[in-house]
Amino acid sequence: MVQYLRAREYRGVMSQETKSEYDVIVIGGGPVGENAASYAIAGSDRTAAIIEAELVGGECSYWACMPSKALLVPGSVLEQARNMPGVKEIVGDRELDTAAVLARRESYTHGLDDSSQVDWAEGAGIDVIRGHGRLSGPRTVTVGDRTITARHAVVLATGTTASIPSTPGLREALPWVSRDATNLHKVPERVIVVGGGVVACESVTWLLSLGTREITMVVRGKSLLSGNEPFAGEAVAKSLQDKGVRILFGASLDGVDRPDARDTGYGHIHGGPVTVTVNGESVTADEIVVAAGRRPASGDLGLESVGVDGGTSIEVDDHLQVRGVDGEWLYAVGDVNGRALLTHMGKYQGRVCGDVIAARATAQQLGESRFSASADHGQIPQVVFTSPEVSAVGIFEKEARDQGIDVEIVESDIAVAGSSLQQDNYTGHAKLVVDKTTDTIVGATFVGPGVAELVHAATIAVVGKVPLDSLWHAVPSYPTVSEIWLRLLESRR
Ligand SMILES: Cc1cc2nc3c(=O)[nH]c(=O)nc-3n(C[C@H](O)[C@H](O)[C@H](O)COP(=O)(O)OP(=O)(O)OC[C@H]3O[C@@H](n4cnc5c(N)ncnc54)[C@H](O)[C@@H]3O)c2cc1C
Ligand SMILES: NC(=O)c1ccc[n+]([C@@H]2O[C@H](COP(=O)([O-])OP(=O)(O)OC[C@H]3O[C@@H](n4cnc5c(N)ncnc54)[C@H](O)[C@@H]3O)[C@@H](O)[C@H]2O)c1
Repeated sequence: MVQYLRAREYRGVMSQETKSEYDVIVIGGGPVGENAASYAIAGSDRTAAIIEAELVGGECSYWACMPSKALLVPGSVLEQARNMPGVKEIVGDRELDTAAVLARRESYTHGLDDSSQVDWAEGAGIDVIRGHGRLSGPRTVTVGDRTITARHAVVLATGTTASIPSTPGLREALPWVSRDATNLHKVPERVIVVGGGVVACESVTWLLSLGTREITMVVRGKSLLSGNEPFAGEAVAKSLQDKGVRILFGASLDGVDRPDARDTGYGHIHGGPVTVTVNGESVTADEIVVAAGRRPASGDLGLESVGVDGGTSIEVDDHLQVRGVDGEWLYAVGDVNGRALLTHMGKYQGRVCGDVIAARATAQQLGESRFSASADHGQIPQVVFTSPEVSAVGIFEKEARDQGIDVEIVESDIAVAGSSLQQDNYTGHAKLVVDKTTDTIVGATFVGPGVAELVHAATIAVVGKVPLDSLWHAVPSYPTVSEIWLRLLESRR
């Protein structure tokens, strides 16, 4: 943390500029803000500034995607090795080298030093201004005692923060949130996890692989990963339960008690044992992880100065322009607009928004499809890096039926030469949701080891609206897991 603050102070002094006007001002220097700024000025003499309160690179680089995936991959490699004759005999029952895993995680988060990202921004012609940015009127932003105006656009890219439910005693217990779980320095022996969504399932996966012995998940709903096809959450729940995780479904957290709560810093255990009451039962652990969703960072952005309510997701149109603000100058991209809380989708919006700003700055028409974030509507891909992995794109069966689509379901277990070669005891399942009227795929879900790499083919089919008749000629290579595509198509002949 000291190193992180030193890096911030140092860069703060070095990158402060005295300009009072830019063509484009972006508040929030996460992956999405970076893309919006660079696309808005690329190949032009337009000027841009990113205002960043913490680290350039945002939640994704230091506290979310990168550290979490760096923690998850070693466990996945070990699991594959344990299912591979010739390798499993060497691995035996050895566990991960926790220190080496954490060191690799640190190499991805650069010890919370964002110098390389600042160098990238400056190299792209973007000034980095340190501090908390706020709108103070049309095209006007304040950072501390400095006021800056934007000739063309202000882009809000402030992301989200972890949401902590108001359960009695929970906030006082100083629970871990995703920032602690991804930046853990010590692996707690016993953990209670609140939530059954993506952060909860992925966190439990790496905690298990790093040696947490006792995990209790407190899940409000009846399933894990409830935003997916039901079979995905069922497969992940079974796998976690087989590894000893206790999952309390339909559970409500009634109270939390931690007499010795201490703020020891991100990723350190926050004091003594914590006891929760769930449906009348007491459970005690060394740490409690809250993974109960996110809140948009829009509450302290000065939105009221331009007539927009703060504190909620900022509503935008498909050009990423904020609804209800005149003059085509205010945009909101990434997590803060609530459209899709995913880095790749936010960066896509950043590209669209940057292109829109550039086009409007040069009086171009916005007729082309690249000026519209159409994929936000029912064409979003996501990979959940649990064991088994879950990858999906588009809409699910229930959603499709609710929308009145004439649905055909095509599904199959993943049992092809490529999957059996990948590891012994491979189990997986795939499901396509087909719109019978157009003979195109509107949704696809894959569950199993290594299915992350299957989803882009499905994304192309969904976005390209490729008829299944044409997909018959997209022949998967032998022997790969992609042969599941052939099985799926064969099953409807
Ligand atoms: C544990 C975890 C794992 C995840 N894993 C994945 C994954 O594997 N794949 C994936 O696609 N998505 C993942 N996500 C989601 C992903 O992190 C977000 O979708 C992504 O970070 C959104 O990018 P953003 O730029 O919109 O916001 P952020 O990354 O949150 O960046 C916003 C930036 O704005 C700054 N800021 C906020 N307010 C102000 C202000 N007023 N002034 C100045 N600066 C401000 C913040 O300091 C921050 O740097 C994960 C999320 C979590 C919590
Ligand atoms: N691999 C990835 O792509 C990845 C990884 C992590 C996070 N993310 C993104 O980050 C976002 C946030 O993830 P998340 O898991 O925090 O949110 P989520 O919305 O996926 O899950 C939140 C969970 O918390 C529960 N919950 C909400 N309020 C509660 C309350 N008051 N009490 C008890 N339980 C409560 C919900 O029922 C749900 O199970 C997601 O949209 C996800 O897409 C993506």
